[in-house]
Amino acid sequence: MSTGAPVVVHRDAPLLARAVAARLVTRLVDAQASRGTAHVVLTGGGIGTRVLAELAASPARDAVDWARLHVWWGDERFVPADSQERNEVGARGALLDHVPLPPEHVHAVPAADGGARDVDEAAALYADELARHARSEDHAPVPQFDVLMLGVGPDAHVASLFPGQPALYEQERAVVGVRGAPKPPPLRVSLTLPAIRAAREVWLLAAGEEKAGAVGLALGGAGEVQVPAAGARGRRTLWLLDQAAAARLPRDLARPASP
Ligand SMILES: O=C1O[C@H](COP(=O)(O)O)[C@@H](O)[C@H](O)[C@H]1O
Repeated sequence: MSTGAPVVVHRDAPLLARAVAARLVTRLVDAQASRGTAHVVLTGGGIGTRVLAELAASPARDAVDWARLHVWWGDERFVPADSQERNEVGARGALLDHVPLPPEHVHAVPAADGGARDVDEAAALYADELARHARSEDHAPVPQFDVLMLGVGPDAHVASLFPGQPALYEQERAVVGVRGAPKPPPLRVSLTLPAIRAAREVWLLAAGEEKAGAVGLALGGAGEVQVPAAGARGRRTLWLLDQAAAARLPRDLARPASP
């Protein structure tokens, strides 16, 4: 049984990253044209950071009105603010420090040395910040995310929602503190599945053969507790893969990207 979400396959990771960057420009420009302000949720990880570097290098980046863009994260590692393990640090180096984003539009999750005593307090502060930008007509505790990008781990984790962990059962809160993540560092803050599902578009990004098993299970209809990527969807959901990550999909599921 498949999820029915469209799957687009690019030849390799560099082409995937370039294509996702181009797609992101289009979505942000469209969102700004129709709603004035756009909200994007970034992911950490290899392909997520590569997408941002491609965007920084592309002349198309000038089409985005950076002053009318808000940037959020799907998850963050609870480490000091300048740690290279922080998704924010990776995103700043790849893109955010190179574009004219108003600093107050960059909504980073509080760091371990930045005013939150522990992951639960960091999660609560981030949830407050999200709620401040929510629209009352949406009846959701988060802003209307135009695009929410998620990397997919080899174990099928998305954001910091790892297989079998209690965070996957959360139905009320938009953000949770995570302890004991199987991938270091163990302390993290993550959006929950209900918060992810409030997004207009969720893009699941995966490159490399080590992701093929997770992608095959998620798109094959596995349950979200054992395969968190299977539970990540938005009002529209799109899987964007390279050929290696798509290797275990049935042929009829994967649509090759047009050249
Ligand atoms: O720990 C994390 O891992 C995932 C996936 O990373 P990847 O390097 O295997 O692509 C990432 O999406 C998440 O944001 C991050 O905190």
